[in-house]
Amino acid sequence: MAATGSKSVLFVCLGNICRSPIAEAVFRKMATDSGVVDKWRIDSAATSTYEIGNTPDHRGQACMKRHGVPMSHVARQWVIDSGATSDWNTGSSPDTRGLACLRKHGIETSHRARQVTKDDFMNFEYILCMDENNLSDLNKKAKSVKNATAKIELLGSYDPQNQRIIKDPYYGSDADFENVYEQCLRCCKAFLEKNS
Ligand SMILES: N#Cc1ccccc1-c1cc(NCCCN2CCCCC2)c2ccccc2n1
Repeated sequence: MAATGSKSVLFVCLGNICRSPIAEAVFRKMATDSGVVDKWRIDSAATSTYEIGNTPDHRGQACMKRHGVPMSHVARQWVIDSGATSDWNTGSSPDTRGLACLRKHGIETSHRARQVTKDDFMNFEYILCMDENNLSDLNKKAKSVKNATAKIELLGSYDPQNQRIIKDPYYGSDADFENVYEQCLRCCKAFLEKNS
């Protein structure tokens, strides 16, 4: 049984290697610095199978390191229908470029593919995603989960600067990752304040 007053949030994006691990890391640091991290279950996942088992994008890792935010996550994807869907990376070894980057920064990472069952829609109070595609994918899939109770929202809906969409930086630059970080900072702060 979870402790009283316990809360839970799952951050979601397309591949779970760029935006959602950054949001998860930023929120976890904020909750830790506020002394409430023990009240929270915090996680992130993907709507797609693109990167299952891979470590966060090296540009995101570099961004987190610049800002002193610890980050360790292995990409995983929620599977709505029971049983595993075929996926691109199960059991595969990490991308050599990512591993080289992690080694350069002295970051150790253990690595294996993780998939989530439909429980996410029942076990997380909040599922916060990044853009309209994530939102429509999540809402569509939630319909196939009998007793889905999670509140599915855009993380950007908490932004005091009203930037509702946190754009996919996958084909972008370090500046785009910085922008993702700044947006996550503003939104996670507002989300934590609302839930404190
Ligand atoms: N898709 C798209 C897309 C569209 C616009 C902007 C970014 C992306 C984009 C593309 C990615 N991987 C390359 C394509 C993957 N393959 C697509 C066809 C099926 C087999 C897999 C990403 C990977 C991780 C995180 C975010 C990503 N985002």
